[in-house]
Amino acid sequence: MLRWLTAGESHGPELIAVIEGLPSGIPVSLENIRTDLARRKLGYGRGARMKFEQDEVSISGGVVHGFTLGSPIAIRIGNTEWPKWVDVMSSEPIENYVPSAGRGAPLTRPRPGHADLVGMQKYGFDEARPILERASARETAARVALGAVVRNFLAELGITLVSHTLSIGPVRVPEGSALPTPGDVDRLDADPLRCFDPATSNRMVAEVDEAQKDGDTLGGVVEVLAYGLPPGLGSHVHWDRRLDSQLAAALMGIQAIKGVEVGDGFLTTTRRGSQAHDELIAGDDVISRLSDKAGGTEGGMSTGTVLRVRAGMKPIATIPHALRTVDVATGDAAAAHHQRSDVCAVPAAGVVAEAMVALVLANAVQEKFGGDSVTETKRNLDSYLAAIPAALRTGSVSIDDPTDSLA
Ligand SMILES: Cc1cc2nc3c(=O)[nH]c(=O)nc-3n(C[C@H](O)[C@H](O)[C@H](O)COP(=O)(O)O)c2cc1C
Ligand SMILES: C=C(O[C@@H]1CC(C(=O)O)=C[C@@H](OP(=O)(O)O)[C@H]1O)C(=O)O
Repeated sequence: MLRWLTAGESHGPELIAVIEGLPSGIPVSLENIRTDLARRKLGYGRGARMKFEQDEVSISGGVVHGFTLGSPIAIRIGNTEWPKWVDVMSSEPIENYVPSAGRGAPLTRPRPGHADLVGMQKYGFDEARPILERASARETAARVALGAVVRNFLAELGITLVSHTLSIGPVRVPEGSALPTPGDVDRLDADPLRCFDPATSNRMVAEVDEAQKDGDTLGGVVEVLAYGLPPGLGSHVHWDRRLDSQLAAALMGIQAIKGVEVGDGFLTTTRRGSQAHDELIAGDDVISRLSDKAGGTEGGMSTGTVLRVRAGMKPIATIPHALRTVDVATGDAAAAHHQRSDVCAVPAAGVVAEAMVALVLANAVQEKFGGDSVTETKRNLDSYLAAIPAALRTGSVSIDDPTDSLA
């Protein structure tokens, strides 16, 4: 089983990520991690902070000369803006600490749509700073760093991932559009909204511009695809062992994600049963599926076809055209606190979603195949696949029209 944790506040000195349970022999480099962290900062509509704040990555344990040892891996992501925040965020008791520039006014105007107010009630604070610092999606940098490591593990087993943006606000990729493959990552990352359809991407850019002009924000939907999975990750035998339930929990665990679909998701509910499922046909040597509406899972297990999951992100809650709130220091009506914010962070959420899906898949792989070295994991995977009786083997996916699912 993989265990992983992140720690650190948005304006703290650093984020820390630790993962335990990966085998030895996974190639890992700072370059891999930096590449994914840079991808998370891309995207049209992100705020100024993405430009001036730099991630300073180092590996504190678990990797030597470019390969994992099998021991816990610890990654540190230093924040270059820290010197400006020491007065506000120092861990020193206040009596030991003399601020040089002042600690700033308390944030007593909680922002609707954020953890601010309920966090103050629950954790016993009279201002929002101690809540918003950890609720902030800055923390997703730590998850993406872990994602970079587990993706290398999955790649060793032939499993690769890609994500793309399906919609921004009301602008949506048309039905029937082609799905990207992992070979399209560079093209996707070069697109302003990580959208695979250039015409739709142009309309998305215009939508973001409009929202920004109006002092407003946008959400959207991202899709993650995982290629090369073996059949049988996850299990039908218990709710929490279902691969789809683990994927849904992981994606819902990203800040601002409010809905998850597996395969055709809610669209499936509008179809008759005869049109809703992936029929099986006998091929030359193997069984093939005629479509991939289920999105790569049946009965809570990977089918061996392309895994396809979506996450819907609500619009950014810190809105320049500030929402109404109450100043909890006075009880008076007020405008919510706003300093700056992203107009749209959907492309970044796609990169975070890739990391979360990779973490779930790596955990499922380790549960099924185990192994203390990558070589052992590979051997176990190969012998499992070889042991599937000829009559039960499924071939490479034979999807009639994979995109008829893009509702
Ligand atoms: C990559 C990413 C970037 C985000 N950037 C912002 C932002 O700049 N401003 C903001 O108000 N919310 C931003 N959010 C969303 C908030 O963190 C989120 O809305 C907040 O935690 C409350 O959502 P929740 O109720 O789902 O936790 C971002 C989320 C993600 C995934
Ligand atoms: C720093 C990141 O995202 C931040 C997530 C975030 C939020 O409220 O979630 C709000 C913004 O920060 P600030 O309020 O300081 O401008 C984003 O920039 C990041 O993703 O690295």
